[in-house]
Amino acid sequence: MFAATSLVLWGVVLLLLLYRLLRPLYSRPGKNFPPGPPGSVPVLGGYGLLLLINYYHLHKAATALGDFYRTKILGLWLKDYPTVVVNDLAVAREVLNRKEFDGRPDLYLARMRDKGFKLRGIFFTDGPSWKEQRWFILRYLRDYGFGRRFVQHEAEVNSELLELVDLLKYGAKHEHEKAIVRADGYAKCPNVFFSCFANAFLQILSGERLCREETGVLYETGANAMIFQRNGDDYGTILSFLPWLRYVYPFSKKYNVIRQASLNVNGFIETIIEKYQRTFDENHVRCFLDLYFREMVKCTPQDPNFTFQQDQLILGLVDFFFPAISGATTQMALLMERLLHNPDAVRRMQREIDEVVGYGRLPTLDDRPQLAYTEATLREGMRIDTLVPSGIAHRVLDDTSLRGYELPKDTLVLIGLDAVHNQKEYWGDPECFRPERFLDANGKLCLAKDISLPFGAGKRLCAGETFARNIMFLTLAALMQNFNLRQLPGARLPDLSKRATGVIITPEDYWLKFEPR
Ligand code: HEM
Repeated sequence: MFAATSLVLWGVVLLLLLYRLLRPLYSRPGKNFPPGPPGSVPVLGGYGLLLLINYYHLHKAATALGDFYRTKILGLWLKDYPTVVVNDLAVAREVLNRKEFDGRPDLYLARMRDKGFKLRGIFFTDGPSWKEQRWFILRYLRDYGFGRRFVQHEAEVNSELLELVDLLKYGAKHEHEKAIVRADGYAKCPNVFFSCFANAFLQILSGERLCREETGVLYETGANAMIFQRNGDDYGTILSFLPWLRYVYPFSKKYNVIRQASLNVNGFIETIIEKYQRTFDENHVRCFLDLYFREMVKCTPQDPNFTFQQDQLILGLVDFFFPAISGATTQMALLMERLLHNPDAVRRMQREIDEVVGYGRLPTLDDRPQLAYTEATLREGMRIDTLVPSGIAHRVLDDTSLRGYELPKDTLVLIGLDAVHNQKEYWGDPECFRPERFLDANGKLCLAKDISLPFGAGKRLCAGETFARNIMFLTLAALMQNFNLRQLPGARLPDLSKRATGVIITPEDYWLKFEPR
């Protein structure tokens, strides 16, 4: 009798355990959550499913899953997070412009960027601290030329571009440049852009840039930033969902690589900060850094309400420096590959630049309205090679609804920027590289035709959009004015379908000759 009772009891316990294990398979987050796979797949949830569908390109896996469920608003669980992936342009615009979607999730990948594993900076924070830091940094960087026309900064960028042209035309002058431009003239991409783009930002930040002899550290820091970009993924990596895996090989290896690369990038920014902090004088403001130090003096370090603190400054600046050195440069490298496939676009840009600018000087932002085809080419490059394929994850701040679906507070929202840049309904022939799509009948740039969202939109709009667009335009125009693009002898055209997806889309490092015209 006793044995039978305990057997029944064990049976009940087993059933309860099975129920507990399998229940998530069928449960959905909320009554009317967007369509998607049935509940949480054990252990990793929808993240595991996405990995199974397309291990290397999670944004493509999400699009395939959306197609399977015939929805552009896909609902799934990423481990414990209810998650929505938006793959429609109109819905994406709506989400990005509604303030209930302005939060950021607390992902371990984001914490790994900070020495003390805290959420700091702009990218991965929300609430009052995010608002305050974003506002302060943008407001005061602006005074030194960030995000607007500023004669002094444009002159410095012009000198920086002349050095890039010199490096590409006449080769390495300094030892560290030999790893970037080989003796036979081939330049490593995206690395060849690191110094120029980083210096353009440093100039705004500190009023100084590194001279050519000193730029070795910029190439090294750029390479570290690329390690983070390539080893992370657009959903936060498996470490964000099972952080304890950092103790288990081979995840521990990935963890160490990402962590070290992040700390190296932070380390560079710390050296810049320390240099100015040593000689800080409250009564004599030299640059943006001094303005921030002044706020820090007013704060009590222990007071959690004051956010002008050292770790906040480091990560806040990394959030600007990091995309400048690794994001915008990668976009340039993607564009160069794209142009190898489209020599007509190169010829057309060259004709336009020859007519408008000639050869005596580099193109400037004043020339931009007349260089409509060059501008359109850059915009088309950003559409077809969407740098940040899933945007940066947002978080729902309060229970809300979206197009008839109910989304609970803390739902993660990913905007499928790559998917919306390839929606046939909007673009007709999204697979074609066609800069003309942004021009009117008179060949003028028609901004109304550019409905792409490479920088997102709304309150979380990329904080570096204008800076990025300006420096990329100037670099593209300078390169087209001075060079033709040549591949290594015997090399095939790059296979654009083989690009890797990390946090951003990256090409493999490749060698390209900028052959003087
Ligand atoms: C081609 C170059 C770039 C592209 C395509 C790009 C794209 C993006 C995207 C898609 C986001 C996320 C928007 C969202 O959350 O919905 C973002 C955020 C951000 N970007 Fe960029 N970006 C680029 C370059 C830059 C540069 C050069 C900087 C700074 C110098 C920068 C600074 C930032 C910052 C600080 C954020 C976080 C904004 C926030 O969360 O409030 N980006 N960017």
